[in-house]
Amino acid sequence: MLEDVWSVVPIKSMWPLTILEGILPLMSLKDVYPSITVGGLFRILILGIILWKIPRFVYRYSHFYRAAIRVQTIGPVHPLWGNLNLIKEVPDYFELIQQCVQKTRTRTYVTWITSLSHYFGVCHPETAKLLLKSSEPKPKGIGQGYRSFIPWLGDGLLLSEGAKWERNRRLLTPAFHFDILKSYVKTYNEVADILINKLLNASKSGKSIEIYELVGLATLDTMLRCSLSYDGNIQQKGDSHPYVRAVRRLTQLCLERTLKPWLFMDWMFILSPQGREFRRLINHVHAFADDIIERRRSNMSTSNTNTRKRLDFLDILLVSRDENGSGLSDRDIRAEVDTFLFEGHDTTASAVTWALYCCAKYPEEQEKIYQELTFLTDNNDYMGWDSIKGIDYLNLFIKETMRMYSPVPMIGRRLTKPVLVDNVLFPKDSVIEINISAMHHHPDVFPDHMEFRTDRFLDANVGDNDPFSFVPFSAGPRNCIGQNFAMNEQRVLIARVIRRFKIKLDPQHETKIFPEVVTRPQFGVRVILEEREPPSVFL
Ligand code: HEM
Repeated sequence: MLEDVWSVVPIKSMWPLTILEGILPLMSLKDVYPSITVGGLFRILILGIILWKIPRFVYRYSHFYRAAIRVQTIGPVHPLWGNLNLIKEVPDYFELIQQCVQKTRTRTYVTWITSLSHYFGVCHPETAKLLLKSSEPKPKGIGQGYRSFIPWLGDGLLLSEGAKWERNRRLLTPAFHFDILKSYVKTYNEVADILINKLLNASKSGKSIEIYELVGLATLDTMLRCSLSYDGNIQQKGDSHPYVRAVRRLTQLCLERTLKPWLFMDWMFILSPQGREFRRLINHVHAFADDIIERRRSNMSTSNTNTRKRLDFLDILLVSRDENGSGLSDRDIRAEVDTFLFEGHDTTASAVTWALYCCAKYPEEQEKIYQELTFLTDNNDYMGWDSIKGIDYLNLFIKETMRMYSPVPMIGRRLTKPVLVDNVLFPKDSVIEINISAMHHHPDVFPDHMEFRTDRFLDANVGDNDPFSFVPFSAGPRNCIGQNFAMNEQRVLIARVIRRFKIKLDPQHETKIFPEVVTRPQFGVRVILEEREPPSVFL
């Protein structure tokens, strides 16, 4: 099983194990040449590696260095630690970048990770679009952000590249066709029914409640129902459901690993307690998906009748064929399902949580949305397709929330060729952060960026804005394939909650938002929910 899980990790990264495998057979040489000790051989080997690696490193470093010194640093650079001594936790990093962008209005930046390594960053539509328009791959090398997800998400859309990505993106696009998305609206409402019941119970005491946890279960429930038609009472069971626990813990472990340099090497990670837990959870989530895929395939081959009324993502993945008539393998399908579950639940949960928080923080906005909802055609709480199309103000509100609190604050690319960015040639193999959050707060792009103003997104005001200035779902060929799905789900969940509750801030328990614009809502977003009287139009 170990081999199965890690087989997608590039073999180059396993070089310490490869060296060890090379040394072991040599040990028998001792019988032939008694004067060669194992220690001696090992020293020769290490020396060889150093002599081979150093010139290559110096050559590459000089290229990167020449570019890096021409770019704005995010803060004072320590001769040894670079900018690392300024960063204790992830929010510090985002805060430093925000401060730097606000102060210097820079469109690019560099972060020194010790004095020997660094990442470039782009934080303005003009510089970001150079990368967003390209199909440059995601950085998956040692210590780079996307690497920890490889054993879980395999070659799914998020991580794959080149011909494989192109083919699979083509095959998956029909799964997000308008007609398919329309059929999910009922599911969003069923999920909202359960969420609202839980919120009713949680709010009975009148005390504030932490909403991310409950919203996160709801969005995971949506993804499981829409991807696999799986309804395992997961909102009721929460973390006591092994699959829910596994997905949430895996997300956490992957993100944590990116901050722990001693776990960057795969073999170190595999041997660590976190790595062992990770492997166990991966085996669990893969077995869960494999089982459902296998049963669905065998059902399809034995009967033509589909008792379910609507297709889920799995149905579509199983029947999709490319121009040569070949479909996706079970392993490919599992990778895509896992990718949807990961990409589709945490992101939407962040977006919905922040939207509910903004309702509490800006009561006049909440009132406008509520008034709009009272004019909807549905005569009960249900949000049908026609209602979704008629909520113009809520749409503006969701956009402004995603600008203020970008659910995915940053994405990355690796350059396969040098690229000229603001007169600096970023060399091949550079790792570039595309800082969505900093772009959404750039003073030259969104003036008065900390003011919550829905009118920014009115057609009349969007006018000549660069289409790459507001990119919560990224943009270009690698944009989010699930954005319409996510927008519809957000509309239903937010509208249903606002129709039922008045949302208020808790004066006793201020939500700690530090730095305000980038903190993930996992750190605790609390609001007070008061049940509303049903308006006369609903009666
Ligand atoms: C508010 C919710 C969401 C936000 C803010 C969001 C944001 C993003 C962003 C920024 C990317 C680009 C990632 C990168 O370049 O590394 C992305 C990619 C992706 N998203 Fe989403 N996403 C959301 C919901 C969803 C949902 C619901 C699904 C699935 C149903 C989904 C599936 C994907 C996939 C498969 C990719 C990779 C696309 C590719 O590279 O071809 N996302 N998303």
